[in-house]
Amino acid sequence: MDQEQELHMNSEQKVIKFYETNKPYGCFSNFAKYPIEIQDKVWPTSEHYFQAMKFAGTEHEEQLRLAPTPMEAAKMGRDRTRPLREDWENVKVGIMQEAVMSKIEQHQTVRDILLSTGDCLLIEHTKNDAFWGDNGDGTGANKLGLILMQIRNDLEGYSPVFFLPQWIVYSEHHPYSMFWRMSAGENYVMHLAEWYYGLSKEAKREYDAYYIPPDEWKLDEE
Ligand SMILES: Nc1nc(O)c(N)c(N[C@@H]2O[C@H](COP(=O)(O)O)[C@@H](O)[C@H]2O)n1
Repeated sequence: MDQEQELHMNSEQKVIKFYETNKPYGCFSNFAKYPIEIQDKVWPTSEHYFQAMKFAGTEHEEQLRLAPTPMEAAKMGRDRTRPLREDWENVKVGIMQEAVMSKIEQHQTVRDILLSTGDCLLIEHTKNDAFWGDNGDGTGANKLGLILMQIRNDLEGYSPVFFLPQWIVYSEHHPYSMFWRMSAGENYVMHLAEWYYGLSKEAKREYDAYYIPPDEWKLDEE
């Protein structure tokens, strides 16, 4: 495989999909429990803030801020018996940017994890959302992923470097192959290790949980 083919393959596979908060990279979901402070108030999650802004300046705003869970805030925000502000369609992307930016600025852990994704495409992967997410099949607009990548690429310390695990990039080579002790294999693993050890503890944890090695790469536990 020449270098150009390899780069092309890597860029096709450098995708991180997130959705559930208890799964790898779940901190990128607005439902993840990272409180944010905006307008001198603490919002339990970025979802609480986003949903409450549908009713900014009314009694509903505070009711949503106090919702017991982000899911409950989302339900309340989508309840059309409440008076949705008239300009919502025009302002919603800006409000989402503000909410996500606040989470990234106020939580070093999330910032480190975001920075660790290098130039990966970030996708909110769900069939439940064709605007903020990918609609489950890639037809959605993935606006949340786009906002995250835009913020990431402007962050201080951003670098596009990201290494996929060696078993993905060189899947044709058996783990015990001589390939890993010479030339491209050795070189790749050396650079991957150098990059990986520079990541924060939390970023390593997300990477390890997302990229589970195939069985033949696991060490026997005897
Ligand atoms: N967990 C979850 N369930 C859904 O049904 C969803 N649509 C999403 N996506 C998130 O929902 C928020 C926006 O919702 P609305 O614009 O009020 O429909 C936003 O945080 C999406 O990332 N998540």
